[in-house]
Amino acid sequence: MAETTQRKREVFATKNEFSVAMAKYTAHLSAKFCKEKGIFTVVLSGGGLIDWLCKLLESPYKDSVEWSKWHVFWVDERVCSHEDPDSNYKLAMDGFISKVGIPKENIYAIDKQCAADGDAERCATLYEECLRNLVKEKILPLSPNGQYPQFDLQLQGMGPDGHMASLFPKRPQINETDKWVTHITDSPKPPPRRITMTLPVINSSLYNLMAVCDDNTDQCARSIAGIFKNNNLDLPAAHLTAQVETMWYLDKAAASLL
Ligand SMILES: O=C1O[C@H](COP(=O)(O)O)[C@@H](O)[C@H](O)[C@H]1O
Repeated sequence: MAETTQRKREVFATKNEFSVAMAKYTAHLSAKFCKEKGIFTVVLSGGGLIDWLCKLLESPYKDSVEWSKWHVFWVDERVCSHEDPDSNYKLAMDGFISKVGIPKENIYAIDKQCAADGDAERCATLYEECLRNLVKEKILPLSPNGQYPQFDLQLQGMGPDGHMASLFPKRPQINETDKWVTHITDSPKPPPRRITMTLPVINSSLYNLMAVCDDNTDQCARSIAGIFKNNNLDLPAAHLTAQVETMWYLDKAAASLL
């Protein structure tokens, strides 16, 4: 898929400024889409992201965001029980979703039984079916090329190795274009069994916000430099684009080699 938007980036001096900016960005788009079409479709990842969304749980956002109009999805998920500490669903439910008024029926987790059974391939098939049904119900539109579902906003993080969602370096999933959701059973980062939206689906989103904080290991900073200075396409996150805006929020450490 061709690049559709230029990467933009902002660097934040403190964790507080970083989280405030994430909340502002998300709340602004929530208000825009709720006004324009009555719903807001948001895709979450796991990892540090949920913690960085903490300011949305505070004033003025907690009471002003139209949570009842949100529809929530996961860009990737670990294939394990919904109660497992590894579950991205559990992470988001405990740290964010349970604290705001998003209707239960608007929360699209991977199939509970199939996840508990550890069947990654079936979980991916069922999640794609779920998305296809939502297209039929007109909750999700298709991208202009008619091939992929189009979300309003994806909020993601990047792993130190440059992975995004569960698209890892040197793994074939990054090249998948037929499916909307695929699976991996040998993820280099545990747990090994996961599902992930495919790159063309990720890049069909109207807005993509990639949030990266480096936990003092320098590894994220090296990957960020690889992406912004060398456009190193061996790093899956270097392929990130969007239909309207591709925004990168970095903390000082993540931006330290730019
Ligand atoms: O394993 C995963 O890692 C990425 C990055 O996580 P972070 O802890 O480095 O922020 C995350 O975006 C993805 O959803 C998750 O499954």
